[in-house]
Amino acid sequence: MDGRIMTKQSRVLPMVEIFQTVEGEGLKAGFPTTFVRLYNCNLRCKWCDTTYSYAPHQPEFYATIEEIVEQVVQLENPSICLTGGEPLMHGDKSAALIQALAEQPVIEEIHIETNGAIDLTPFCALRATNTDVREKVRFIMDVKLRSSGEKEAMVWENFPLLSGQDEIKFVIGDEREFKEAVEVIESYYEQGQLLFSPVWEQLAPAALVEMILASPYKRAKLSLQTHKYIWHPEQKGV
Ligand SMILES: Nc1nc2[nH]cc(C(=O)O)c2c(=O)[nH]1
Ligand code: SF4
Ligand SMILES: [Mg+2]
Repeated sequence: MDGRIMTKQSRVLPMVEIFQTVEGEGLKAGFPTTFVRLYNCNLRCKWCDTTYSYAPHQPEFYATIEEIVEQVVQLENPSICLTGGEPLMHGDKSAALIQALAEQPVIEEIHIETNGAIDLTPFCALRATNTDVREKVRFIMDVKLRSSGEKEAMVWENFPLLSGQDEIKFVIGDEREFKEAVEVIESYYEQGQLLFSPVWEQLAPAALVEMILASPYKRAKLSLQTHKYIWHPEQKGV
């Protein structure tokens, strides 16, 4: 973020959807949450389940930061999931949205689903300087492994920027990929909740549990995409 005053036009974001449901994944699984899904992504993961959030699909609508905040506040959920696509692709606009949401008293916690291929430096700087952002904002950072086809895009320098309140998510397709995750953890991991999530309909959750229990990571968490069990796995807006 630089010091320029943003014009109204520059505060418009391309959007996919805003809806409320229960969080399906991670530490906040099961809690009522408002989802803000921004349009566009800088990656094209092979197993992506939100391909409708980037080209050739178009944004569903455009909204100013004020309009997004108004809709989110009306839903009154204390937890917010900022997702996409890649919600941090919009640089200063992503940061301005995060700050505006964090400054709302009704909002207690904002978790940001980021793909690991965006430099978190400016967003962590905002967390260091703004009290509301520091108290409320948590990153859930993906680590893309080989089967995603996007491992080369990972910004490994993000690891030391993460705090203990953040989450680090590995999507695992098979045992070889779990070993790859272990290598990444041994090379880069400093702090944050480790999450292991099975590729939907590819790896049985029970097999992943065995891998976790056989690993040295006794504080790691199995993270199932519970929304895919509650609703049809392809249903949007849940
Ligand atoms: N219920 C629910 N939980 C989720 N957690 C992460 C999601 C995402 O699409 O990023 C998601 C989602 O789409 N729905
Ligand atoms: S980063 Fe997320 S939204 Fe983007 S292609 Fe990969 S899985 Fe899909
Ligand atoms: Mg999803």
